[in-house]
Amino acid sequence: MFYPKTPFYGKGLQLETEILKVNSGELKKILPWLCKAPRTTTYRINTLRTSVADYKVKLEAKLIALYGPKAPRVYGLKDLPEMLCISPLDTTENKYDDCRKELIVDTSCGAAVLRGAHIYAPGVLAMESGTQLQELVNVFADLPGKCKRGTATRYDCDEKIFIGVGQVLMQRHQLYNKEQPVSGIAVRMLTNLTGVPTLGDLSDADALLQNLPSMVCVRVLDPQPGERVLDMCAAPGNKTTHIAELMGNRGTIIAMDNSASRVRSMTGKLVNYSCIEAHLFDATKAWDGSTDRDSTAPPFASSSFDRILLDAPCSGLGNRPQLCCNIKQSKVLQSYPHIQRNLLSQAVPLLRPGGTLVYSTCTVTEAECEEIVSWALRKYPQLQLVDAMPKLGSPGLPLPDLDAAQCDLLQRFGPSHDNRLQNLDTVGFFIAKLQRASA
Ligand SMILES: C[S@@+](CC[C@H](N)C(=O)[O-])C[C@H]1O[C@@H](n2cnc3c(N)ncnc32)[C@H](O)[C@@H]1O
Repeated sequence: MFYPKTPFYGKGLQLETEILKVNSGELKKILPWLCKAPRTTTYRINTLRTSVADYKVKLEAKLIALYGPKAPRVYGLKDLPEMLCISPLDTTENKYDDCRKELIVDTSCGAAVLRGAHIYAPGVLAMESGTQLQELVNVFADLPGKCKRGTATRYDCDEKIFIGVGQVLMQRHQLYNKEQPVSGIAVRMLTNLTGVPTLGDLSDADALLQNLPSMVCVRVLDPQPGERVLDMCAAPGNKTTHIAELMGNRGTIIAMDNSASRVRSMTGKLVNYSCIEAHLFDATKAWDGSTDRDSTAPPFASSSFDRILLDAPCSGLGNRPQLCCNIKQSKVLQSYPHIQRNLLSQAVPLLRPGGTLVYSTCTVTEAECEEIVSWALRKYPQLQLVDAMPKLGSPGLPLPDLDAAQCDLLQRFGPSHDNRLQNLDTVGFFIAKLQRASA
């Protein structure tokens, strides 16, 4: 059965060439890996509200209720004590059965299904006529994006991929009702191709479904109670709340983002975190150019922060599985380093001497990862790379002006990890930790 070997399949050769510029051997391996879903599920526990041990008991009970004696294992990792991992299920029984009807979903819904989600009504493109409630269906993702919403016949396409088996909870007349847009779960997934348990998203105030490198990133920042921290591109606030939890909700975190809708959705999540102040603000204007203004709202004066997280806007290519990449043009890919450099130029003066800056992206291109770091080191001699601990990713990729010792201080999450990850399968990500020289 068909499975993509590159997220640019068929039409993105120019983009591939763009990505494979310097370390082409390494990056070529990344493309098929990006198309596959990570098989480990990870939750971050809010240790301000509950203990990891208590949450583990609750999670295990849910898994046993679903899978009985075959329930997957829930376990922790020494370096990330607030994280719980759920191992994948055996996939040998997840067989395609030709006797079942087919259901087609779009690629973003398909990607979520491969990571353990159920299917929500808006994601269903095609359901064969006569499909009954409770009936089991073969679920496919439509890679070419050509299946018309509401299709009632079998979708004849060589590039649809089988992603799992689900049980129908909504019928055609409910799904494609023109008068009333539908929401809610349309198909409950029983199994998927990856073996990721089909729990849906259990996130609530006690725990958050979050990728492992995002947690590593905040641990690398190492925020301390009472400090003043800037999260420059904060929405939807998943790393911001982690920072607050590590600070024991003591100190000040300025969470900035320039998207009104994203700041609105972030604000709703912050009610129990008194140390976080959210601001709708363009972080490329975060520094006011002064040295002594005492400001409680952006823009801020030089040296205003002990630590800064720049979790930069990026091409997002590390978000696995990339069944079909949304970026279609080189100029879109090339636009990210420009904004990333702009944001870094604001972060450097805002950092106090001796302060820590973490730069991260959820992508894999050198241009947005190692090249940004090497640019920052050239432009700001007051910055130096320091070891990004805990170390669970691989070293960065070498560049002409980034030597092996410097690459070792970076963390890159990709397919060729050197067992630091202890076989945990996760998304693509990049982390650099920089320190400003003491005055
Ligand atoms: C990678 S996401 C941040 C994810 C967030 N740190 C988290 O873990 O939940 C990048 C964010 O940068 C924001 N952004 C893009 N340009 C920005 C700018 N000039 N100023 C502030 N935020 C910006 C986007 O709106 C987006 O929310």
